[in-house]
Amino acid sequence: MYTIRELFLTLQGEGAQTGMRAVFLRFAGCNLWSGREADRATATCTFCDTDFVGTGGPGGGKFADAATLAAAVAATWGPSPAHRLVVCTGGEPLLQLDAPLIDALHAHGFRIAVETNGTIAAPAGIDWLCVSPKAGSTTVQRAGHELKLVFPQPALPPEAVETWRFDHYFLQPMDSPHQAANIQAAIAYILDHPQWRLSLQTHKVTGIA
Ligand SMILES: C[S@@+](CC[C@H](N)C(=O)[O-])C[C@H]1O[C@@H](n2cnc3c(N)ncnc32)[C@H](O)[C@@H]1O
Ligand SMILES: Nc1nc2[nH]cc(C(=O)O)c2c(=O)[nH]1
Ligand code: SF4
Ligand SMILES: [Mg+2]
Repeated sequence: MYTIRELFLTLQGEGAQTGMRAVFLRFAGCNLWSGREADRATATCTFCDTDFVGTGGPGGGKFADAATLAAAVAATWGPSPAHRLVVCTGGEPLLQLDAPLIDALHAHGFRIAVETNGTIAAPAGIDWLCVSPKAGSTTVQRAGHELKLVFPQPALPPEAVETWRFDHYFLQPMDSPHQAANIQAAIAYILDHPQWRLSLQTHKVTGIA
């Protein structure tokens, strides 16, 4: 059984795959926050921009098995067989994404991308792994395709993660009332540290989901 908050077609808004057509598979639930506003201040992850509670989003629901969920992902993509991309996110997708679902999505021709907080080791078979570490948590998954550090997190500066084994290193300015200052701080940091690239949340600029 998989518990899905929402399932929708959009463009990947963040990171190295920005702009690509993708089905977003948003799993319900997270291990770093309950998702309730009353708990936000005492959560491990306090800046989350996403509603991942329950199954009430577009395309959400409980899916009995991997084949049923993969068929729903394929139907959301549509009939075109080429360039199929699914982005598994949440909430924390690695609480639920398992080998049967990875195999079922591959069987439908999807390249599987994952957005994870890195506190759970990734299963085999993920085609694009994006790890976004959170201050106050223990990141066990320290290798992957892209590291996407929400910036700034004073207790988790880029220097603390810059030697982890990734192909791409992104700073993503924290969306908050201080967003404009966070963008300028990220730009200033990258001008001094060219290992890093800027990731803007382009879906928020364009107004798509
Ligand atoms: C909602 S999370 C879901 C996946 C996973 N739980 C994680 O944290 O990576 C998706 C992405 O949004 C980022 N994110 C969450 N809140 C943000 C915010 N306020 N500003 C910028 N990025 C944010 C996360 O760091 C992560 O890269
Ligand atoms: N368009 C779009 N791109 C995204 N990239 C990561 C997202 C996420 O919430 O994980 C996200 C999202 O919610 N929408
Ligand atoms: S770990 Fe990810 S989903 Fe969980 S609260 Fe933080 S940003 Fe949101
Ligand atoms: Mg989002």
